[in-house]
Amino acid sequence: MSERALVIERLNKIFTTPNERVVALREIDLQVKQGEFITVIGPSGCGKSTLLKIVAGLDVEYDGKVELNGQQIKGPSLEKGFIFQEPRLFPWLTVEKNIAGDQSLKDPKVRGKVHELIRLVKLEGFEKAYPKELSGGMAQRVSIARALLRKPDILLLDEPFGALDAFTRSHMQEVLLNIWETNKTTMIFVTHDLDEAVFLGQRVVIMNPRPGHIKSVLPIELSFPRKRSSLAFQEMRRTVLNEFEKVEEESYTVGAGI
Ligand SMILES: Nc1ncnc2c1ncn2[C@@H]1O[C@H](COP(=O)(O)OP(=O)(O)OP(=O)(O)O)[C@@H](O)[C@H]1O
Repeated sequence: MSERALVIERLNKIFTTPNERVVALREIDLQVKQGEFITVIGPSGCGKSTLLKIVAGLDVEYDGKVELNGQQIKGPSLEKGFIFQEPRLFPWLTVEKNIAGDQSLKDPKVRGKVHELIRLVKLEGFEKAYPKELSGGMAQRVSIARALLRKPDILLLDEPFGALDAFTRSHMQEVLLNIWETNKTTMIFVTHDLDEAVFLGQRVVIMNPRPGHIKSVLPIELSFPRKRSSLAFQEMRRTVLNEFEKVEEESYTVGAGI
């Protein structure tokens, strides 16, 4: 974990619409090491999705340095996987074909890799199932496997478990940690859920809106596997919550024009 995979320096992003000019991100500085798991939380509108899209290369209209492995990000590429809140699968394709995408399952290498990923995301037996036969959590696991087939250096996840029930969500967190520990893929995970941020992240980035900026970056010095019921976890959660409440108070104050 010594190499810096992602270097963001003085990143600024402004949206200009006919009616207004929104400073979505102001002076963002962040460095993420190879293989690190970063979670990002913050109130609605603080620029979490905008930041993730810029790193993904889905939005290239920005100012500042955003480098992945020493290369300025200028567009999407196979090095960067993106997981949206909803799985976005092709309904007419089976699980294995959704994962394979434009790669042919007739190729034994592709087939082997797809089936390895199906095991990794715990979907054995569902290779030939169609998306409509899957639960929300299963469908999201298919989309994660699809992203992993391209062997991304970094996986960017925008509230991927936001639509799932609490039980499935907690299961998916375990599945994702298992993938991370197996593949050592760098992860940036955006969430609204403080518990999820502390459970998954090695560092939690707390953002503040108007304009969107990084308020603090807190290291989560808890070894894996983590236990929510442990005293250490509860204490860490409280520390992050205290910081987060300051952000919420500030954003309320700014929002209310006080
Ligand atoms: N295409 C756009 N045009 C104009 N303004 C935009 C656009 N996309 C985002 N914004 C504005 O940029 C700011 C940051 O939005 P963003 O979606 O990144 O926030 P977020 O933290 O991901 O919010 P949420 O948690 O609600 O998803 C907001 O003020 C939003 O209104």
